[in-house]
Amino acid sequence: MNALAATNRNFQLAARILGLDSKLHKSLLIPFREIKVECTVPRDDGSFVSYIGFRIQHDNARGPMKGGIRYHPELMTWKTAVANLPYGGAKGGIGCNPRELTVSELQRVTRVFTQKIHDLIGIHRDVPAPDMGTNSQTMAWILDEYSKFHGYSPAVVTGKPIELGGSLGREAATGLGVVFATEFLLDEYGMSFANMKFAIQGFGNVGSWAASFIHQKGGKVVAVSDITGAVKNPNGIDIPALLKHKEKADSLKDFEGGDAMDLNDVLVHECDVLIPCALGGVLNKENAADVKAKFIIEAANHPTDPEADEILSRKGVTILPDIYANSGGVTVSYFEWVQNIQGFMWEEEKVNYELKRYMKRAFNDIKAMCHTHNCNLRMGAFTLGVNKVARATVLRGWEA
Ligand SMILES: NC(=O)C1=CN([C@@H]2O[C@H](COP(=O)(O)OP(=O)(O)OC[C@H]3O[C@@H](n4cnc5c(N)ncnc54)[C@H](O)[C@@H]3O)[C@@H](O)[C@H]2O)C=CC1
Ligand SMILES: O=C(O)CCC(=O)C(=O)O
Repeated sequence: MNALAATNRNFQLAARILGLDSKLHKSLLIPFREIKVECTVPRDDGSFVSYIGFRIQHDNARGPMKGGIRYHPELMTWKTAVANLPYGGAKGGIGCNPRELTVSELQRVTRVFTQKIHDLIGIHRDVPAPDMGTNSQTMAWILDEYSKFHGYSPAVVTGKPIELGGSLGREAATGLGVVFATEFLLDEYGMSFANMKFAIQGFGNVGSWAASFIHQKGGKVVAVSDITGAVKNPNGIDIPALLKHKEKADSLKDFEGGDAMDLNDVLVHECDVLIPCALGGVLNKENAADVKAKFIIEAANHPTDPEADEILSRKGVTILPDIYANSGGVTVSYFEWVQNIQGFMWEEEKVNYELKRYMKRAFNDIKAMCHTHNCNLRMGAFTLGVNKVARATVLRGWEA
C-alpha cells in the first residue's frame, strides 16, 4: 500500500471513531490544490534535462500550508494539528536523484521549480521546508528566487541557513524531537535510555541527530545503516566517531568501530528500540514478523505499512506514529517562521525548551485521545489531528 493510501486508511478509521459526517469527511480528504510543473534545465555539459516538480497543497483550515520539499525518484495536515501549530499541510518535490547532479545543476533545478510555483507559495499561503534529499542550501535558493518576485521574504521557507534567518536548533530539531518523544514513551513504561539498545535506519539529518542525542543520554546504538552501508556493535557504536568517519569517507563503509552488516538487517536486528529514519514502507508484511524491537519510533514518514502495523501490534510491539514522533522538525520550523515575522532571533536554549514543551503537550493530548477512544497511539494521534482540522473546517463554514 502506498503512503497516501496508508495515510487515508488511518484518516478513515479516525473519522469513523470521531463520527464525522460524510460531507466533512470528503472535504478533509481531497487536496485543496495539486501543482505539477516541468523543470527543464541545462546540465553542466550543455545538454538539457527535464524533471517534473510537484506541490500538493492539502488543507489550510488551520493556517498557511506547511511541509517539506523532497528531491527523490511523495500528511502534513494531521501532523501540524497534532503538534497544535497554526498550519495546514502540503508536500512537494522533484523527481530527480540529487546524488547524480552537481551543486550548480541542483541550484538551477531548484530555481526553475521556484519560478514555476512562486505565486502559489508564500508566507501566509504555503511555506516549504527541507525533506529527504534537500537541505538548508536548497531553502536558501528558494528564498532567493522567491524574493526576486516578491521582495526579500525570509519567512517563505523554513530550515534556512542561520545567516539568512534560519532558527538555531532547526537542523537538529527532528532528531531531538524524536529523542524527546522516545523519552516520554519509555517513561510511561518506567524505562530510560541507559543500557537500552537502539537500531537506526538512515544516518542523514534525522538519523544522525537522533543517534547523537541517544548516545549522549547513555543509550547504546547497536546498529546503524544508510544507503552506503550498515554497521553493528553489540557494545554500542561510538556515534561521534561514526559521524567523523562519514564526513571523511562520505559512507558508513569501512568503519573500524563495528562490523559491517546487510543494509536491510538493521530493521530486524536485536534491539529494544527500532528507529526508521529513511524511507517510507520499509516495515511491511515481508519483515514485520522478524522485528525484535519492543518499541518502534517512526522518525521517517510512514515507515510502517498497514499490514506490518497489524503484525507488529499482534506481537505486542508499541509504535510511536510518525505524525507525532517526527513533528519536532515542523515545530521548530514554526518557531523559525514566528521569529522571521517578528524580526527577532531566539536563543537555542529557548528553541529547545519550547520544542520539549510542545512535544510533551502533544504526547499528553494523544494519550488522552487513546484513553477516550480506547485505541492505540497511532489512532490516538490521528483522532487528535483529524478532530482539530474538522473543528476548524466547521468553524470556517466550509462544510456547509
Ligand atoms: N528533515 C526533517 O526535518 C524531517 C524529515 N522527516 C522524514 O525523515 C526521513 C529522513 O529524512 P532526512 O533525514 O531529512 O533525509 P536525508 O536525506 O538527510 O537522510 C536520509 C537517509 O536515509 C538513508 N537511506 C536512503 N535509503 C536507504 C536504505 N535503503 N537503507 C538505509 N538507509 C537509507 C540515506 O543514506 C540517508 O542517510 C524521511 O522519511 C523524511 O520525510 C520527517 C520530518 C522532518
Ligand atoms: O519543517 C517543515 O515544515 C516540514 C517538515 C516535514 O516535511 C515533515 O515533517 O514531514
